Amino acid sequence: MASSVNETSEYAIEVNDVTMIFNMASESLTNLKEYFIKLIRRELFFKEFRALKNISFKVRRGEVVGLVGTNGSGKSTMLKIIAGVLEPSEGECVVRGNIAPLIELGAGFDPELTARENIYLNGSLLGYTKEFIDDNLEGIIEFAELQDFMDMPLKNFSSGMTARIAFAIATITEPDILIVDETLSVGDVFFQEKCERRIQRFIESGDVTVLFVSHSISQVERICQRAIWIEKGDLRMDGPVNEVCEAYRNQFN
Ligand SMILES: Nc1ncnc2c1ncn2[C@@H]1O[C@H](COP(=O)(O)OP(=O)(O)OP(=O)(O)O)[C@@H](O)[C@H]1O
Repeated sequence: MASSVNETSEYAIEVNDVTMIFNMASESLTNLKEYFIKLIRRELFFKEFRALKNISFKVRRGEVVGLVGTNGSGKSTMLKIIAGVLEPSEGECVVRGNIAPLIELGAGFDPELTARENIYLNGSLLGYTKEFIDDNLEGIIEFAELQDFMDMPLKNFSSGMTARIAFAIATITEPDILIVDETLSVGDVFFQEKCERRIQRFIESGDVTVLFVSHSISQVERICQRAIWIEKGDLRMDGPVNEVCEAYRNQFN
């Protein structure tokens, strides 16, 4: 169960014994028709896949934590559970404060609407009022540096342009908890540096808790104080960023 509560506690996030089980079809089906026929004939079997296994950790308010792990190890699944996008199969996740989740590029956007309309749509999903977005629209557009593209449908945007809009909206105010997945990696190096500077500003304020996933270990070391290493669904290591990143690197040597 994922829950969001406002009571004061030194912890912004508590992950308690979380397990995530996905049901995967045991054979590959080529189309939806085949799927339904097998489903009706009761010939469809699923096997359980444990993407996360009994994970527990706590994150203090203002702490900056990096999640590392090889492809498919469960990092995004963990972030989605914390953001309340996925419900864990077992265990619970307690989150204190409002979350700005940057996890799935394009989630919360409608490709048929223009960029400007999407700013209002996505902003309302983040809990902003129309008046607030009116007042901050210029700031969002300016940060994204997409002044000339505001009336173009989002379906014509590149992934990097969409990432620019998504980051600009989510960080126009200081969130309590900022969750950043690999979404930023599609931005060009200049925009990535600009985002990193904004994240650094939040970190320096001391009030924002940041969870950060990146395959760039040097970026994790630069931004985070602590790192959590998840490997094939298991929590392998949790500690000071340099120690965890060194152990993570050493597994390949
Ligand atoms: N909706 C789903 N249904 C079935 N399996 C899923 C689903 N979502 C994720 N998985 C599986 O769970 C495992 C963990 O995926 P996840 O995306 O969390 O990994 P990750 O560590 O973020 O990987 P990467 O570094 O490649 O982004 C993978 O094996 C993936 O195939």
